[in-house]
Amino acid sequence: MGERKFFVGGNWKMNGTKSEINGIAEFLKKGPLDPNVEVVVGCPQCYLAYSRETVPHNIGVAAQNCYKAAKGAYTGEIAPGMIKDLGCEWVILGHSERRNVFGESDQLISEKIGFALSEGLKVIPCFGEQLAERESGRTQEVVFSQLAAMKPNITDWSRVVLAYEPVWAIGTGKTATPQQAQEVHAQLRQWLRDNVSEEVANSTRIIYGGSVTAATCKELASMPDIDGFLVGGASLKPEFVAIINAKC
Ligand SMILES: O=C[C@H](O)COP(=O)(O)O
Repeated sequence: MGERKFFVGGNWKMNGTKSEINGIAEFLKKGPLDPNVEVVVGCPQCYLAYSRETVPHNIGVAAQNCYKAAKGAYTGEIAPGMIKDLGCEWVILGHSERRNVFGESDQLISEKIGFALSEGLKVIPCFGEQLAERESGRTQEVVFSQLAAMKPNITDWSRVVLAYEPVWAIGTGKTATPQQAQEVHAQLRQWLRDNVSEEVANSTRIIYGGSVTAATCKELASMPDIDGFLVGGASLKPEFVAIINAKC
């Protein structure tokens, strides 16, 4: 259990200009950041190269999406190899906004995860239930089925960080309570134990996303199965440093 390094991702979504990225880089440089935490920022595609040059080198840079082919006639898409070519190592896939605004299916997301891994990227697959699913008691069924759809294409669990993001908590200011998040994280870890292996269950980071702030991060971080966060809005602000340092 002890070997899971705390992981904090910032997902800038469709936000940022060069000037704003300079500001984010400044507060990340100033820190100080807990050296025991792995930090990655997810940038708009057009700023991947600029972000890689600008944010400190001990911080990873992720794309927010990519396609499942190396090149070709896929207007508007980017390939994993292009992300690597810019010096970035990570990609966020299956974010709820990709699923719900852009209609990405479990199957497509699974194929993208498989291709990104095969091209050498590290992947942050996202998943989580909608409010109506939670209210009808279907949370576990939904997240297990989302994980099951990904599993056949996850060929290397050591390069995967799972992001559980209940859709009702994203951008709403309604953070899941530490108990609500812990309950699902423990179920997800048990699913890994039952369907992949004990080793993968013990070593895979499962991070929480959904309205994480400096005010809510410490209690969430104290939960045994919460191994970090995927932070949206607050990752654009200096309070992101406090979230990175949630375990201090
Ligand atoms: O990827 C991040 C999540 O969508 C959370 O966003 P949020 O922190 O703005 O709620």
